Amino acid sequence: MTLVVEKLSVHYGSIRVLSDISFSLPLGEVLCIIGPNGSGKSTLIKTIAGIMEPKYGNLSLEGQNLDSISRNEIAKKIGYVPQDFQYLTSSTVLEAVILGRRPHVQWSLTQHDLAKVDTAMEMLHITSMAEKMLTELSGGERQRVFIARAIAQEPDYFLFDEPTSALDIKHQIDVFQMIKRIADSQSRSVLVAVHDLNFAYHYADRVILLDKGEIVSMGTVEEVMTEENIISVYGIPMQFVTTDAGRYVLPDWKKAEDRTSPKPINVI
Ligand SMILES: Nc1ncnc2c1ncn2[C@@H]1O[C@H](COP(=O)(O)OP(=O)(O)OP(=O)(O)O)[C@@H](O)[C@H]1O
Repeated sequence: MTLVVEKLSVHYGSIRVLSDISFSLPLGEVLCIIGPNGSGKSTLIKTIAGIMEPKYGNLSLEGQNLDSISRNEIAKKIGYVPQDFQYLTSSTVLEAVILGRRPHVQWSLTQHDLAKVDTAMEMLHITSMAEKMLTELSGGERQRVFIARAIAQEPDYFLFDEPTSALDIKHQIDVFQMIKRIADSQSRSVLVAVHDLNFAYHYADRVILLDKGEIVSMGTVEEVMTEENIISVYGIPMQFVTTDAGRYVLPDWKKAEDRTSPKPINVI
């Protein structure tokens, strides 16, 4: 079972923002998309989620073109968590997570559906917020609700667009551990856009490095996250540091500041 993206090009009006993107995502893999602001990470995820139409190219799931599969069938297979949640409906946390079960429900919710909802809420530590309105939550709490909704949906392929952007460090680690577990133990796949290079470094099976709408490099962490690639795409000197706790990629602050510091102004 594989999700296949072939020669995808996506435009906003006359401006091309993704060019000739091809890759496949087999089950059991965490594939991280990294790249600077505006490189096309969200556009790629939205296009696979069916929110944007590609101008050229093809998307297929298990050999079947996504265009030929009904929205409900796709929702059983692909779960999408967007980057921002400005369009909040007036629902409670529990109602929002229950919505994740919608593709599976024939007549009414079963005990099985409710158990899936409970488990998802426990995984994201939001059970105590069940009756709160979404509008009453902090940004990070809301982000956890939408991740729980995708977990309750039980798709084979998860599309996460910067799922930890509003989370504190504890919840960031919890979410990435959960992402890894989903792929390892449940044979599902996760395509996840991240800004924090260390999360990609520690949790990805493979990485796609995007720049200006094109794949600059794709492969294992070691193949893609080289000093040369990172510096050439982000334009910031980076260093790889090895400690007892692992290997980290960090900006070389001194060199980065020297590079960008304004010329001294002569005060008369
Ligand atoms: N609604 C829109 N209309 C026109 N251009 C857009 C629109 N949304 C995004 N773009 C452009 O498409 C390009 C890719 O944007 P996208 O949001 O996919 O990048 P990203 O890598 O996710 O960025 P970020 O890291 O800032 O979230 C950018 O140049 C952006 O300006």
